[in-house]
Amino acid sequence: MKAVHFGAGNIGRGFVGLLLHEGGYEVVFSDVADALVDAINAASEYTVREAGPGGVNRVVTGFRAVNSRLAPDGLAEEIATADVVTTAVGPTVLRFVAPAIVEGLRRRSPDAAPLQVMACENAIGATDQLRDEVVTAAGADADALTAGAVFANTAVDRIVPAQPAGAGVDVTVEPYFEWAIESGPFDGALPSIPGAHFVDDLAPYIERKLFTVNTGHAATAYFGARAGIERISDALADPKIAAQVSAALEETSAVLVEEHGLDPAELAEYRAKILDRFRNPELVDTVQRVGRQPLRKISRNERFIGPAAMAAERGLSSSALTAAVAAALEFDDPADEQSVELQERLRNEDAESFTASATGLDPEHPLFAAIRDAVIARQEAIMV
Ligand SMILES: NC(=O)C1=CN([C@@H]2O[C@H](COP(=O)(O)OP(=O)(O)OC[C@H]3O[C@@H](n4cnc5c(N)ncnc54)[C@H](O)[C@@H]3O)[C@@H](O)[C@H]2O)C=CC1
Ligand SMILES: O=P(O)(O)OC[C@H]1O[C@](O)(CO)[C@@H](O)[C@@H]1O
Repeated sequence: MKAVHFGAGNIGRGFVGLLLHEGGYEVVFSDVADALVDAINAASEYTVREAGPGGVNRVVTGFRAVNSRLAPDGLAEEIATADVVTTAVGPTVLRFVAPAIVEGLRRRSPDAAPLQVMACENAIGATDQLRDEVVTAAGADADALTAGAVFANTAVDRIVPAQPAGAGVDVTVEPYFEWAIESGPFDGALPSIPGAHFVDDLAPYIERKLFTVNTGHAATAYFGARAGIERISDALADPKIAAQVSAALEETSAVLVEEHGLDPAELAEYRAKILDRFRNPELVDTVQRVGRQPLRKISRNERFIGPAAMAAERGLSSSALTAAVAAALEFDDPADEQSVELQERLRNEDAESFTASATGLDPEHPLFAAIRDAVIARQEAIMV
């Protein structure tokens, strides 16, 4: 069995590649970073080190890498003969990997089993998004080519921070992981991924994960950055930040209870476990990494505006989530393109149009005024 995985970065090597290897797949990583591709090809094994309670070292073998920029033909051949294609490149990069999948499908034997495609990104419906990109890239051949593939949405959860210099292709991760995959598209022929669980309806899983783990993590990053703190674990050690993050997560839990009928007591346990994961002293993680790409994170269906809008529509509290968005508006990291763009736009756009375009909220939406007021406050602070 063979899997082609796009994005040999932190989650690619430290989670998706590891589980595919443990499931018995030969793993072909595809990446555009020349040095990373070369380093993977120079290694015969790499170690995933689980840092924290119960963590063990896991060794991955039976992999290689293809440079998708320099060797598109070789990549298409790999996809043509693969069983599984996964991605962990970031939601905004999916459109760049779609043409390679199309080319692989074109070369696939008509007798081959359908290619099983799963995008492992922090976004609701990431695989649907990838499928749309494949359809666009396939043009007139879309129906014929997508008939040779199945597309399943997934929710992936494991904290894999930036790796220390000199680590090579080894990866340090937290011990915890969760991978939920919608089962319907596979029609019974499930991929072999030990530890993954297959579910009929992914919506409660991805929303519970994105609106708890990712809301809480990003809120910690933005409140921490505002306080001048560098590490996530240090940010949560600040009682004021811990209270702000908890308040935001209580709001998202209230939405999840209403939306999906989840049990409030189980959600409280889930929240506590997640905050413990963020506190893991053995995992060095920074507010810069976790806060990266703030414009994506304050967009309409993402971890803040998504649940806050649902809360406001139901008459539930959204003030703690709005406070987190206010902190996100202050995220100013010269090394992060979206952070630079965010600060630039806050300087140059009026509050009303910035709020509408950045958050996708309609001015009539019950959340709109609160977010616009946070934007105004940030703009006034910038101008002082
Ligand atoms: N790091 C984490 O803890 C988690 C990350 N995720 C999601 O996984 C995705 C990747 O995140 P990370 O691994 O942290 O980022 P990363 O930056 O470590 O890895 C991304 C990799 O994708 C590669 N890449 C970029 N464009 C490409 C292309 N066109 N073709 C092939 N490869 C390409 C990059 O060179 C890089 O090696 C994101 O969507 C993130 O939200 C999800 C859960 C946890
Ligand atoms: O690109 P994003 O959305 O910041 O994704 C990375 C985030 O996902 C998480 O792994 C949670 O699953 C966090 O560690 C990390 O902050």
